[in-house]
Amino acid sequence: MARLPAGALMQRAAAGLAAACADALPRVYGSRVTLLTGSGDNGADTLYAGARLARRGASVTAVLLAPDRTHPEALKTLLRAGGTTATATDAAPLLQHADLVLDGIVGIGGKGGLRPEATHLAGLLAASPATVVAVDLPSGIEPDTGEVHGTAVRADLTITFGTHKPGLLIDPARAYAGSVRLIDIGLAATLPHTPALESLQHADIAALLPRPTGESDKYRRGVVGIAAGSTRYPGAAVLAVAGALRGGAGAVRYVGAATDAVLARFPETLISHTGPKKAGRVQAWVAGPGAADDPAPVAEALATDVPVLLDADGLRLADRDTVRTRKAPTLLTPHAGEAAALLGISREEVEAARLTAVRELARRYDATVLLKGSTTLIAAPDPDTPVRVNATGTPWLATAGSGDVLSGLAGSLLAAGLSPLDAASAAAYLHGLAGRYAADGAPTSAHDVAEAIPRAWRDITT
Ligand SMILES: NC(=O)C1=CN([C@@H]2O[C@H](COP(=O)(O)OP(=O)(O)OC[C@H]3O[C@@H](n4cnc5c(N)ncnc54)[C@H](OP(=O)(O)O)[C@@H]3O)[C@@H](O)[C@H]2O)[C@@H](O)CC1
Ligand SMILES: Nc1ncnc2c1ncn2[C@@H]1O[C@H](COP(=O)(O)OP(=O)(O)O)[C@@H](O)[C@H]1O
Ligand SMILES: [K+]
Repeated sequence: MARLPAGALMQRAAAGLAAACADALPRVYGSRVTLLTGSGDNGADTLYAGARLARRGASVTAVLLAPDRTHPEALKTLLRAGGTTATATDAAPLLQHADLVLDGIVGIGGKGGLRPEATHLAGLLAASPATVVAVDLPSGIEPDTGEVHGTAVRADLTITFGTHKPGLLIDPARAYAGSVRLIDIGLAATLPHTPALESLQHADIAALLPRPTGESDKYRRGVVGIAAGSTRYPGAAVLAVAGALRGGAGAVRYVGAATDAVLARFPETLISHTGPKKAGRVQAWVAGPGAADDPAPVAEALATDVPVLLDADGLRLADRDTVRTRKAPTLLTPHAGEAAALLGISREEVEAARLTAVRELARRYDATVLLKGSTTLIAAPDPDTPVRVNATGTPWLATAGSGDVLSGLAGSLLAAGLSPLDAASAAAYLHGLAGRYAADGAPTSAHDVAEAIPRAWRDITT
């Protein structure tokens, strides 16, 4: 910022914001625009963008939350462009009759939920038919965590400046943002080298996925062991194997009580009639899906010196000290309910603060943790490693057994040699994309998700 003339970043932000607002309106000339303007720089961005729209013939009114502390230059610019001001007491009709409302109450400077006056405005806005554009982020969300304390603005579109904020990517706050558009204001050089949160994209995942070479054989590609299923839940074993067969390992070895079901569906599976301890060499174990109440296979897998993925019943049956103290890496893949049990808090508390929960689990268990749900987050045990957020999922994945497919897939990538963080990230990405392809706007099943994995893989790598 020191190298730029004063206000340059704000002008870039306002220019991008005004252009995005113009795109969101059928036409700018004659449209009615209401600005909700707080006393900080977020309000100032909003006033400058409002001035640009006013110069193009929009009728612009700024509702000032703190009239005596509004950014003076920005306010002057709006008034000179023909805009007008109002106080919060006059806001109701302005919000009701607007075509477009810009939410500039607070941006990254807002903490701890909206104050009463702003809460009142957010309530009026929720009842307005106008298109709502959040400036930088929807006011009231916690920018750094994705938590929402009390009321927040619900936007149709969020125009964010310089970089995505964690709150725009993590539920529950993410759901308030609508679609998110990033405006480059030339901040790249000043951003931290190690972000708090990363969201991998196609090319990042393509670089991680294993590919066989001329020298490959099935053992060199990795063998993944699946210790899953029970007489009560044979399907979990079938689905974990279904995911594992599409994850890049050269072979899948199964141990457990669902041998017949697994072989009937996947004759290519190697079967061992012992526990993981004597099952023969594998490069990674998946333990727990549908395991019911037998702790022995889980304990045997944890006693090996290869990476272990624990899911579902495995998370409950595992000895916690063993997880913490084992030398080889461990990957835990809980949903919010399982995470809550591991942390000794409620499911609601996990869902309200996913970033905190995933970091705390990784720290407490000295393991990599993939927290499933509407937002999938992955944290490494080292607190300085950026947490990863997966962007490909779809709520259609909330179908029984889709988590079993994910655990097989991630285990297969572990066996192929990816680190737990990369295996979990690549698996979540492929699984999310496969879920979209399988669903394509209609209900789908876990088995269809598994069958769509190769299409997702091809899409990423070609
Ligand atoms: N940094 C950059 O490079 C760039 C930053 N840019 C922009 O600046 C924004 C950050 O601006 P900022 O730092 O002035 O803070 P901001 O978000 O306006 O909030 C602080 C104000 O809100 C108030 N307030 C606080 N909490 C509240 C609550 N719960 N409920 C209600 N009010 C609350 C608080 O009042 P006070 O505590 O003083 O009474 C204070 O006046 C950023 O999001 C982006 O839009 C761009 O121009 C591009 C370059
Ligand atoms: N609302 C949602 N939006 C996106 N993905 C979801 C949602 N709900 C669940 N999922 C995903 O669906 C899968 C469900 O896994 P899990 O809860 O373990 O189900 P199961 O135990 O039936 O296999 C996970 O990958 C999870 O991230
Ligand atoms: K805002």
